[in-house]
Amino acid sequence: MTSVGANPKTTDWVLGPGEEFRFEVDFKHTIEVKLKHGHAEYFGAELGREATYSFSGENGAVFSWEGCTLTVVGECQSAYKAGETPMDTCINVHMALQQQRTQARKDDSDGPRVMIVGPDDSGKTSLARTLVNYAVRMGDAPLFVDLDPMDASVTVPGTLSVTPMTKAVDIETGFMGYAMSSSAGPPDTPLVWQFGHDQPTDNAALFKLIVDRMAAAIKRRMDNDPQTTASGLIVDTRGFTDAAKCETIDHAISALGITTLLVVGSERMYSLLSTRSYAKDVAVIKMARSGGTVDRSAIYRQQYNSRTIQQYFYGTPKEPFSSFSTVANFQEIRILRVGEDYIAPSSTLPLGESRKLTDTSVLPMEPDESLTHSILAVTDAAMESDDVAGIQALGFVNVTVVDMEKKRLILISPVPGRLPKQVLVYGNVKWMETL
Ligand SMILES: Nc1ncnc2c1ncn2[C@@H]1O[C@H](COP(=O)(O)OP(=O)(O)OP(=O)(O)O)[C@@H](O)[C@H]1O
Repeated sequence: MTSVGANPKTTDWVLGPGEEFRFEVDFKHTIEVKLKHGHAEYFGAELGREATYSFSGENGAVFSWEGCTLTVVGECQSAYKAGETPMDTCINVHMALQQQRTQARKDDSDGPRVMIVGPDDSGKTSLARTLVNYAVRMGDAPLFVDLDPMDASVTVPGTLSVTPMTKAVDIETGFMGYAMSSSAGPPDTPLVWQFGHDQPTDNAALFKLIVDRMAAAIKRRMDNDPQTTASGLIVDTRGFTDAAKCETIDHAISALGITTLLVVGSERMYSLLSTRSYAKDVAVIKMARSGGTVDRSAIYRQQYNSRTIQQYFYGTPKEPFSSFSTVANFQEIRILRVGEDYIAPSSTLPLGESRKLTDTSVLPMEPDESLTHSILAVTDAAMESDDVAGIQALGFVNVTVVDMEKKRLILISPVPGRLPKQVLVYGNVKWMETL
């Protein structure tokens, strides 16, 4: 992370009750925020008094229910105070969910299963984060289900995940920092699946298969854990507005047993979803989009995702670690790919021919230079097995070199030693280290 620089600008921001300090800081700058007086929170997580929080490449808001004074050191691209926020609706929704959790504990029944939908950049992830943090602050432990592969919060992009939330999301490093924190061992480590695409509709069959596997994993967890059962789920989704793209949402609502659907920032989507057949069993609630949410450019998203992958392999600024380089000979590994958009490498087919597959069919890939910079999922599938569609990922490696002469890959991995497992699943995410 960059530093605030020499002679940085220092500003005190005095927030009245119900106001928030909104900021945008690009990837070249860093700001430091300190709470001087009062109480404040960052997407539902309480700021500690006199602790310093650093932000770079971030758009965010520090909110205060009772008023506070913040000291901000460094240069923001945009910084202002706002009095109009959707936090009253947010706390009302949280209180209603909390009542359902209390009731679930009394009746030994299921707690609320909440899904958040809305257009791109409408504030879905921020709302999910706030609701998770409020639940955790009340002593609950919901599962955070991330169905947004393009903006995967917990691990590398292209994945879907389920994370047990037992403490607040880290203010500076978000869900990623939470999942990677050295204190987050089993049973709190996230379950992750390699999807390999940005949009659920890029391979709807695979997406649905993974959601079904997630639902089964959630059931197994809840069968053995009454606290999680009563706390329920908070599900974040990929942005959409097109009714045709509802199909994967409809399926997830049914597979995950969603009881509450929060529709953020779209009247049209709210009215569309309210008429769905499940609407009689699901509470569909309209939420206003916060005036603070920022429409992120493609370049910003690219930089953001690149940093996320960088953090997967090298840790966060708070908890940095080293990655390890390892060699995998072609004969020791199998690389498989799931899905119909696969075009087999030309070396394996007659000139000009490509192979079309069904969406969840699996095909081995012959390693060639096109694999360079790919992120591959490490799985525990047996070497001879092709059964990897919708398989869980144990972790990820990055292909730094494809050595066709020596017939080997050079990989980086956050875990030392040779690859523990040999079956790797390809996704369309690429990353090149720039340090
Ligand atoms: N109140 C706020 N003030 C300032 N920035 C905010 C506020 N709420 C959200 N943001 C920022 O706006 C951007 C979009 O918000 P968020 O990621 O929650 O939207 P989303 O709907 O989940 O996006 P996606 O399209 O990726 O699903 C993020 O950079 C987030 O940090």
